[in-house]
Amino acid sequence: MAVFKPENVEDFYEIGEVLGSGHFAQVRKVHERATGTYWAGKFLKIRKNTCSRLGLDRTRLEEEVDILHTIQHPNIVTLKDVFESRAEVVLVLELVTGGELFDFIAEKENLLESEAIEFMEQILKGLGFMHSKNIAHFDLKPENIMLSDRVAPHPNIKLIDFGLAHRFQQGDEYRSSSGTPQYIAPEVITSEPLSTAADMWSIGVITFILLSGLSPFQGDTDDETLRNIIIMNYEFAAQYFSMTSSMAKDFIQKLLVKDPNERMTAEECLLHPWIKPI
Ligand SMILES: Cc1ccc2c(c1)c1c3c(c(C)cc1n2CCCN)C(=O)NC3=O
Repeated sequence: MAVFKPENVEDFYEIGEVLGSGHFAQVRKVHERATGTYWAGKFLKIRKNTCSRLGLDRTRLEEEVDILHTIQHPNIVTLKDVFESRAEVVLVLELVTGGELFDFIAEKENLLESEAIEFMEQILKGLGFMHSKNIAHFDLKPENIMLSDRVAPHPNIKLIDFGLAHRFQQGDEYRSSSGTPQYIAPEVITSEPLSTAADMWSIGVITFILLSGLSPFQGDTDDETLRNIIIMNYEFAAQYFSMTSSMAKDFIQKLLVKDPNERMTAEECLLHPWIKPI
C-alpha cells in the first residue's frame, strides 16, 4: 500500500479558491508557504472501508498517483506532492492557468485549421508519450485539455485529470464503462477489453468538434448518443464542413473507426499529412 505524506497539507499550503468540483473530488488553488508558488490541490474523499460507497477507492487513487509519477512531459500536468489525512487525500498538481481549450476557442470567431493543427499536435505528443508507457487516459474530453497561458502567441497544451487512467501490464485485460458518452469509443459501450486505442477514438471526436463546433454523435439523451456511436451515425454536414480540408476529414475518418486495431495510433496521427504536410 502506497504511503502518502501524513502531514497536514495546510502546514505547507494555504488553501484558496475552488477551481472545480466533482463527485468525490474538489480542485482548489493552493499557495505554497515556503516558496510563494501557486499549485492546484485536488482534494479527494477516500472510502473508509471497502463496504462504503461514499468516496473513491484507494487502489484507484494509488494508480492515478503512480501514473502521474511516471509521466513527466511538457504537455501533461505534473504531480508535486501527495498528502493523506483521515479520509482525504490531496494531490498537489501543476497549476494550469490558461483555462480549458474549448473556452479559448469559444471566444475566437473561428479557429483556423493551422491553429487546430498546432493544438492537436501538442495533444498527440502528450498522448503518444503516455501510450508509449502503456498508459491510457480513458477520459479525454475538452474539459481535460487545458492551456498553460492563453495570452501566449502559441499557448501550451496540458492534459489533466488522470482519475480514469490505466497502466497496462503484460497480458492485462481491462474493461471499464466509465467516461463521458459523447467521447467514448464503441468498445467501451460494448464492454470489450480496452486499449490505448480508445483514447484515439476520443481524439477523433475532439478534432471533429474543434473544426466544426459540432459533437459528431451527440443525441438528445445519453442513450441516443451511445446508439449513434455503436451504429457509427455521424456525417460531415456541408453547412459546417464546407471550409474544412479533405485532409482534416481524412484524419478524423481514420480515428472514428469501429475496430480499435484499425484506428490510427498517436504516432501515426503525428505523421498524417494533415498534421505533418509532405
Ligand atoms: C485555473 C483552473 C481552473 C479550473 C481547473 C484547474 C485550473 C484545474 C487544474 C487541474 C485539474 C485536475 C482540474 C482543474 N480545474 C477544474 C476544471 C478542469 N476542466 C490540474 O491538475 N491542474 C490544474 O490547474
